[in-house]
Amino acid sequence: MMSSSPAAVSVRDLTVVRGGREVLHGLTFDVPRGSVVGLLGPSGCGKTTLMRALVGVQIVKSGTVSVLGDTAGSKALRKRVGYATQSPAVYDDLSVHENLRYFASVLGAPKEDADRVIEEVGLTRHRDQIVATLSGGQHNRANLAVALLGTPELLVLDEPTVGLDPVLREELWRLFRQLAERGTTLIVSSHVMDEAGRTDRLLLMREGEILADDTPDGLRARAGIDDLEKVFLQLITEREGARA
Ligand SMILES: Nc1ncnc2c1ncn2[C@@H]1O[C@H](COP(=O)(O)OP(=O)(O)OP(=O)(O)O)[C@@H](O)[C@H]1O
Repeated sequence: MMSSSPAAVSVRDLTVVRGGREVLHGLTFDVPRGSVVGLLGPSGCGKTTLMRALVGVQIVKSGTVSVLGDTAGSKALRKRVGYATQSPAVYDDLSVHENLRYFASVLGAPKEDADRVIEEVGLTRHRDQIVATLSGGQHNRANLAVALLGTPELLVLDEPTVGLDPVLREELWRLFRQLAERGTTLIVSSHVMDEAGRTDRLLLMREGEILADDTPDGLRARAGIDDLEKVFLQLITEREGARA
């Protein structure tokens, strides 16, 4: 296989066991470069576990995870992949700017990056505010800003819009789109279906399996339904029918 794979992410037969239980059951999929891919599914279906495998912090039982042409988690990928977890990385007792200056130096990103990412997430007005005094949504965005430092080629974002009002969600999705237009690949998890239509591709997950991997329009066409939430429910019913 060529090392410059056209896919940003290539996962083959990925199986993960956590706490003695298999939680990902042999997943196989590709993520095209420069696309925004939504990872959707109910709580506990394995979204976070899959993201952890993509950034190389999850022990995998079997299968391969290749990211930007390298094995997930390899040292060469450290600066090329940004990851924002659900629990904030930023320090409460530092200002937004101090946090980003600190993380920029840890990650070896240019100093000027701090102000760039603060602007990208719309926190310029709160630049010098102590993180502990930010609102939930602002806190969230400060955390997201850390993942944008160093301009990574792949961004893995675990529920970045949780707790945000519709206006802020709209702004963040616009930012994701801008980043993708510059060639960044984004994998964004969510459990709200109204965000699904904003992606280029969707990975619909349920109980450690991928129910569908398609464009939003492809999914709609296949099901003959416009509402993606209903498409998802239909896929679940079909899957259960096939099992029975
Ligand atoms: N440290 C752990 N030890 C044992 N089991 C775990 C551990 N972390 C997660 N699990 C289990 O793995 C499964 C997948 O969890 P995961 O966090 O990946 O789901 P998720 O889709 O991200 O959920 P949510 O949307 O609620 O964050 C769940 O059944 C969960 O209980």
